[in-house]
Amino acid sequence: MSAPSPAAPLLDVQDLSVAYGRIEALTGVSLQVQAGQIVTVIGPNGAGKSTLLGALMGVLPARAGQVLLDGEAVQAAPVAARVARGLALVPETRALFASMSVVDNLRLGAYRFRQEPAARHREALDEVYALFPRLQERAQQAAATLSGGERQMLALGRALMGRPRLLMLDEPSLGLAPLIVRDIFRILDTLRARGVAILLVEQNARAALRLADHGHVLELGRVALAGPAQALADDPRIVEAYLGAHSSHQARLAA
Ligand SMILES: Nc1ncnc2c1ncn2[C@@H]1O[C@H](COP(=O)(O)OP(=O)(O)OP(=O)(O)O)[C@@H](O)[C@H]1O
Repeated sequence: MSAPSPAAPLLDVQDLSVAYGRIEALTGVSLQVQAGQIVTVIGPNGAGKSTLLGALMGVLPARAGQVLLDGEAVQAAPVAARVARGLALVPETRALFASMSVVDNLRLGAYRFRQEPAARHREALDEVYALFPRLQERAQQAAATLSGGERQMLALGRALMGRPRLLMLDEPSLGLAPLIVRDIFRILDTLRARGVAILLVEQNARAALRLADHGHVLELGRVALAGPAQALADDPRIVEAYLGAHSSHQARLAA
């Protein structure tokens, strides 16, 4: 992994606005991710978190603003060009090929390296299996037969087969038991230590802020608060709205 450039962050989002027809889902969103950092975006349902990731990946057009990768504007670039520059997205739906085996789903993640020798593919697969031994045990099983936690591992493993520099995750904890969430977040920590930058969209604010270096609170398509993750976790407004046992969003989530 190359050293972080002091001049340009890996990802620099400047005043990004995205709309669905006349509905503006994101308004003037700015954030940065440096190499080797975990940055989280938390916020309630409908705040625009998935829209943000879709726009960064290039599946949704930006209405205004800039997306810079290593200082270079990519907001008009197609998805494939962003993938080639090291972006990967694990969508909320996981988007697995249900009838295909675990190992074939993983191989698809390395599609952009299809010209590389088989030995390199084996190496990449072994790296994923070392992180997720469960996937190796179930290599020949159809993805449809996996548990929710295993599906999330497979979605993450498939993204890693593309050797991303910036991994974007849309609510990886969704629907998973706390122990599985802990395992997944521990792996994100390991990936950061290996130099992979992560943009983590989460409704599980507590777990996300514990893991991340920086955080952004998205509300109604705007960044309402941003700062070091620890400072946000200690901010009474965040505690009240997102972290307290009886916080308004927690209460809404539990309803
Ligand atoms: N395809 C679409 N067409 C019209 N409006 C949309 C579309 N997708 C999302 N929206 C609207 O854009 C806003 C942001 O949605 P988005 O899915 O990005 O929020 P989110 O923070 O990811 O929510 P959640 O946590 O529920 O996934 C919402 O008001 C939503 O209704």
